[in-house]
Amino acid sequence: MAAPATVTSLPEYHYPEQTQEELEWASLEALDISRLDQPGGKEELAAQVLSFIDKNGFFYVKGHGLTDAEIRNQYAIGREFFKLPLEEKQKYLANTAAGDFRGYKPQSTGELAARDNDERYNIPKFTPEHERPHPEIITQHLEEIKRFSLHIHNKILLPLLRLFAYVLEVDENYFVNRHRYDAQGLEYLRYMLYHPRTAEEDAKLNNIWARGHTDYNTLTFLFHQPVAGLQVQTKDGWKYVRSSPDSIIVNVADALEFLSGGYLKSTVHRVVRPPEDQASRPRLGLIYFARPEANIALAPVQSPLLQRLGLQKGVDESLGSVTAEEWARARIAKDHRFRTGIAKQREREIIAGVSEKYYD
Ligand SMILES: O=C(O)CCC(=O)C(=O)O
Ligand SMILES: [Fe+2]
Repeated sequence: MAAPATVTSLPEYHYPEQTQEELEWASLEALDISRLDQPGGKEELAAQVLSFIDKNGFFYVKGHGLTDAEIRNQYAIGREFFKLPLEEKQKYLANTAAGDFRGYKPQSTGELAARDNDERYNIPKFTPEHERPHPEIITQHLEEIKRFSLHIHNKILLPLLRLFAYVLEVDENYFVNRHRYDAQGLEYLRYMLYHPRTAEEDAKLNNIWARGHTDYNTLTFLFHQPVAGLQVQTKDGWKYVRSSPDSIIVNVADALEFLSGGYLKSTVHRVVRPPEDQASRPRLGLIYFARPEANIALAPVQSPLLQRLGLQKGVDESLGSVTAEEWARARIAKDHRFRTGIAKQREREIIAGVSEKYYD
């Protein structure tokens, strides 16, 4: 029998310094979800959600129960992963051509270098469907990664989904029942590393690292990111999203927009070249993408609130026949065609005549 792998202790991860530059920051609400367990907390948070969620799908979550040490430990694992030789990482390539994002996506190089400057490693949820090999640095820390992922699903995602159902005046488990952890479907934790470009290279690309897009899942959880660059589209133009160590930045993505009948807004965002005092640093990210179960139809909820507001959509006016899995795969495969040069330009339509919202 093989000896059990020894668990390496990782060099401690410290966040890079915040920028000294004055940037135009978005003004975003912070939901303290620890309040949900306290008397009156749910009603208070529901009122707060109602004040912004039909206009802007970006917000902060505080009181989420993850410690700074746990979050930095995930960054430490991600940092070690990206230090591996490229040939080693290539053994775990994601099959993005088939719309499958599990595993490794390298940075584009050569003639296609302008198409992206990031590497990613996506670790799927911990169900038998997604058991797969990982490099040793990941398998050594798999239990910690599992605990971290399950905390996000059970203690952050599900309470938020119950809160949104309460806001829409529907069964509190309406969205939760469509996000059962053990059901078939994909969600994942991502380690992401952007490689800085020179000012000249960036200038040719209008200083854009990731062009304006929506995410295709339910909710995206972006952990503390001091290297400024993430921007959200607002009615007053692009604004930077400020990050702080005690908050997670959350954004509503396509599947939740569809499921909520268009009331919750899948919000356009992008990543630009960081300010000059940070522009030459690698930008390491930690992100969790929650998704509905694979076979959930993206049909709108029947909501008394939406009916009163005259916003209730019928199934015919929506993606009622498209599943969460079909939507995600179609978007990932389309992105693959662009990144790998199969498509010469960005394609607009994704599926069933629906166009991705993207902007520069
Ligand atoms: O790196 C970031 O701050 C945002 C990344 C992002 O928008 C994405 O991966 O969908
Ligand atoms: Fe995104």
